[in-house]
Amino acid sequence: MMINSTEQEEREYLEEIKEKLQLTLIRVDDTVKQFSAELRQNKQYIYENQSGMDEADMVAAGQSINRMAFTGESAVAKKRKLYKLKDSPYFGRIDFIAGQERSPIYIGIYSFADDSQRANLIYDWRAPISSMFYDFELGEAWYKTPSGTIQGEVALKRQYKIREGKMEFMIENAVNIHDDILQKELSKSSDDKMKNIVATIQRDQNAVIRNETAQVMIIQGVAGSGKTSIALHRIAFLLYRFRDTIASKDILILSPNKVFADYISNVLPELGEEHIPEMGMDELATELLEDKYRFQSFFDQVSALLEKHDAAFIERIRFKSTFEFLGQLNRYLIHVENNYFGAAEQEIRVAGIVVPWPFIIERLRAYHRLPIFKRFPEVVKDVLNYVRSNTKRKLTGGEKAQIWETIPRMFRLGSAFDLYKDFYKWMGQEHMFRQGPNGALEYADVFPLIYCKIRLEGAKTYDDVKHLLIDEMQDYTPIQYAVVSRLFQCKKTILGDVSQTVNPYSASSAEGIQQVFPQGDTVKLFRSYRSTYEITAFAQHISSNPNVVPMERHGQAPEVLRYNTNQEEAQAIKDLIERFRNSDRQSLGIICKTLQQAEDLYQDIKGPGVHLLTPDSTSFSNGVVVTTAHLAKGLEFDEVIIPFASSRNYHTDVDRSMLYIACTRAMHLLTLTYSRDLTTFVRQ
Ligand SMILES: Nc1ncnc2c1ncn2[C@@H]1O[C@H](COP(=O)(O)OP(=O)(O)OP(=O)(O)O)[C@@H](O)[C@H]1O
Repeated sequence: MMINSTEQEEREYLEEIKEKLQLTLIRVDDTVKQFSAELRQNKQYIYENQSGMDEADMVAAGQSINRMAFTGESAVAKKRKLYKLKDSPYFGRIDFIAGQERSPIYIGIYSFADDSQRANLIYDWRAPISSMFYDFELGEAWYKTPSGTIQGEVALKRQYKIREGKMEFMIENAVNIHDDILQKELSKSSDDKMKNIVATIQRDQNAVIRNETAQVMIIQGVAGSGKTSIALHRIAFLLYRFRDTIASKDILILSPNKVFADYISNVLPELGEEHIPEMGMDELATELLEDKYRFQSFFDQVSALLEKHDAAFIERIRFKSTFEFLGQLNRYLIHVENNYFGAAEQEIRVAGIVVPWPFIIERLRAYHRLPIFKRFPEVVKDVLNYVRSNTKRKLTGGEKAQIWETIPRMFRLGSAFDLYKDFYKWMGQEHMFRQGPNGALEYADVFPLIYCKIRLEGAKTYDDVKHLLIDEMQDYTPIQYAVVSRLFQCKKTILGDVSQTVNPYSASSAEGIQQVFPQGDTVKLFRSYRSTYEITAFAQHISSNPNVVPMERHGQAPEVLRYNTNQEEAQAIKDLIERFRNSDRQSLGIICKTLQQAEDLYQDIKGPGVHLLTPDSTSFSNGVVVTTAHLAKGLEFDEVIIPFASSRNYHTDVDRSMLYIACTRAMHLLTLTYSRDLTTFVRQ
């Protein structure tokens, strides 16, 4: 039997559900009030009776308060979810027939059950049964549960747009989710944070989100294909599916910068999950090097490349970004193992006996699984035993100290830094290692040095992290992945787009990353959702990828505007900002090549509602944002202006990458301005 078949019935049903939500809300509200009253009373009681309580009483009282606060907190969280549901209880419905029974499955952002009837009224989009909403049209269908596959038939499929408790529209049996509703969703203007996409997740995206088995999932997706969205929904899914073993705090996002972290910070809370810890690669490096070395940041490296074409600098970066380099370093470390112990092959004379060299080297080799420096204490212990059993007496403090000192000295190098420098000597490539004027390391040396340090001293591992998410994977080199794979043994989701590298001299492709994680599953996404057909086509001329499938969403063709002088151009940009202000678009990104250009332009055009985004910014705001392509990575704007698109400004490979990234940030409108000659990367 089919319930709620007509639109009228659906509308009435919506009212019914809202009422039930309201009732539950009142109940939860009472609980919250009751808890806070009890909590207050309890605290008061402790306060008043402190002197009469012994330690055990205090502990017990404290625990009971904690328990209550915890229950109170979860009631507050529940309330928050109920409010959200009241606003928009569900977005989809399928009727599933299994055997004789036909069940309507309403799907929403969270689940909601009617306690009195013990029935699930709304299913969480992550529930096993909800997967059919994304995976099937009408007809035969199935879903997997932990206890097996359930077969049946989807007899009805509906989508709803419910906002502020009102049904705006309802669509029946849409052939495919990406039709009408998706088009509507995509044509909306963006606000300042990334949004959830649960109502319109596409089939290929759903497969990635719900993959439970991959140890390492590598997602290569073209600009705007929803990689970041998918990765966040995947996290939400894993938190739901494995809620007994993984909590939000067990996940780590390695993100390119704070602004990006802020930009995506909304999605998981919107999906009812807590905020996820995040960290930048540079931060990780500082932590691993224990703050002992100064180094250039990734941003500085890219800025240096944009400012000046320095062939030797580029060669050093290129050299250190290959698999060959990682291979060389590994070969060098084997060489070190074989040749750097006991240069003089000396025996130890102590306590009247001789500890022979073959014994010592055999012990050193026996611990080859340990980092080099960690082997020494083990070997010392073995030598102490050897001496003891040969002298049959206790050793004096001086004798012991002699052994403790001698063993580490048998290794030729004293620190990771020495080791790393010696590597270049060993290769006969000493010119490939350069330090900055104040001794700062180049960015390209940071992770190789960390790798040496790990092999020499070991490193703390991040065992408390149970899932690692790495965004912008193309910006990390094989050696960075080698370090990451040693530190994080957990499951990983790694995503990016090789065409969007900010440093073409050190970009990694999915295939390259797969080499570091042979157990990884690679998924490729080609459909681009962000930009209009016209913008995607325009960006394709700058950096072509024949596999991109643009959305059939049309808009104005990008404009390329020429001016005679810089002054004219600056004035034109001001006019364009004015045009934006008079439009209904919410966000405008003015994306420059370098930070200097962004800062200078900002001085020219600054005013209320105009923000400058720098590497030090920590939050992303709506309105007009002036920034660089590097910092705009991962973000999107309704409208984008790219100033100074001249041939003087954009001519190297790095410039081309920047221009591509900048163009692909635009959702609805793109304008390039230049004075004198247009860059050859743009075809008019
Ligand atoms: N299934 C979908 N339904 C609705 N919107 C979607 C869907 N998939 C992606 N989008 C939208 O497309 C835009 C791009 O998504 P996202 O930023 O996740 O892509 P990306 O691949 O990480 O992009 P880039 O690499 O270019 O930064 C976002 O506005 C997102 O909301």
